[in-house]
Amino acid sequence: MLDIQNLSKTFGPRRVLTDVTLRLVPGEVYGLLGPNGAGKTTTINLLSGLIRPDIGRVLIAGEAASDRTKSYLGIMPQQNLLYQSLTCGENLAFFGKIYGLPSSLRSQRIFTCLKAVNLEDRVDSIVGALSGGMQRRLSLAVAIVHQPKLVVLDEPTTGLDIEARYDVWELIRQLKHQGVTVLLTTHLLDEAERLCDRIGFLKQGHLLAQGSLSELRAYIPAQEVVTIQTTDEAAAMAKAKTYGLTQRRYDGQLAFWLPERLELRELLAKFEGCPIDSIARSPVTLEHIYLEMTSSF
Ligand SMILES: Nc1ncnc2c1ncn2[C@@H]1O[C@H](COP(=O)(O)OP(=O)(O)OP(=O)(O)O)[C@@H](O)[C@H]1O
Repeated sequence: MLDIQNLSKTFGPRRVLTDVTLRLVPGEVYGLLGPNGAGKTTTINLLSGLIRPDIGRVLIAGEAASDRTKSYLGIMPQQNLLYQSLTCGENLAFFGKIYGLPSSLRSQRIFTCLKAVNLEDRVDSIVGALSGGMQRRLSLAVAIVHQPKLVVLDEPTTGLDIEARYDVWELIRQLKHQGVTVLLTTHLLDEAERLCDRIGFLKQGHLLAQGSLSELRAYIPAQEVVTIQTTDEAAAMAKAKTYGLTQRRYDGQLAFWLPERLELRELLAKFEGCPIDSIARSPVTLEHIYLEMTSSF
């Protein structure tokens, strides 16, 4: 559905994307993750035709990006692009028209899309008078009003409260169910973990790795991560070193990778003699994998 081939982009002397290739199949939800400035929005701007690549190309539904392919594509940008002095209904009617939505379907689609983002009672509200979260949801309604085959969501739930976030997640699941392909960027790793079939990690313009969560777990050769609080970290680190455990810090806390699952007593035995205040075990999560990919330990 979306075929991004060898994209490279520079802005002046700064290279922001290098040889990025990714392919999304119909009905797939793909999460593009990476730190601030990694090149996620630039990738989106390239595939929407807002900017042109120096090298590489983008195919949407097998066609080179053109005015025609624009109607296949719905985009929710990071900054809402809404007409503040128009109503919600007028915004949707305007964008629907631009994207070729037949006038016979327009009022039905406006109602369906506003309902999908829980704004059905706001059809006549002026956008400038809506809360930030409501404007974010309207922006999502705009992205889907013309029933695109490919929806690109740039940080769709940033600024939303938890219930609104659940609603957006549910909407993304429905889009997938309808066979719509979704490319999303997010800094919320639990959002990516819950929604995405595959995830790609972008860092300094390079796509470092991509795959399903279970495929990405292979980057951390551990069954569990154990986090330890102790008044003598040096002693815990020394013990862990004797067992060959890989050491990390997550949110400042000392942690080790366990290559195999251990009984609690076996685990405690490894740190015998260390003044342990607490010990917590967790499976390998997307957060661990993300940090491994994007940080330099
Ligand atoms: N029009 C532009 N002119 C010059 N530099 C740009 C332009 N657009 C983006 N950049 C630079 O390209 C790099 C990638 O930016 P981009 O917005 O794609 O990152 P991002 O991964 O989306 O970041 P964030 O998570 O903060 O949204 C940054 O260094 C940014 O300053």
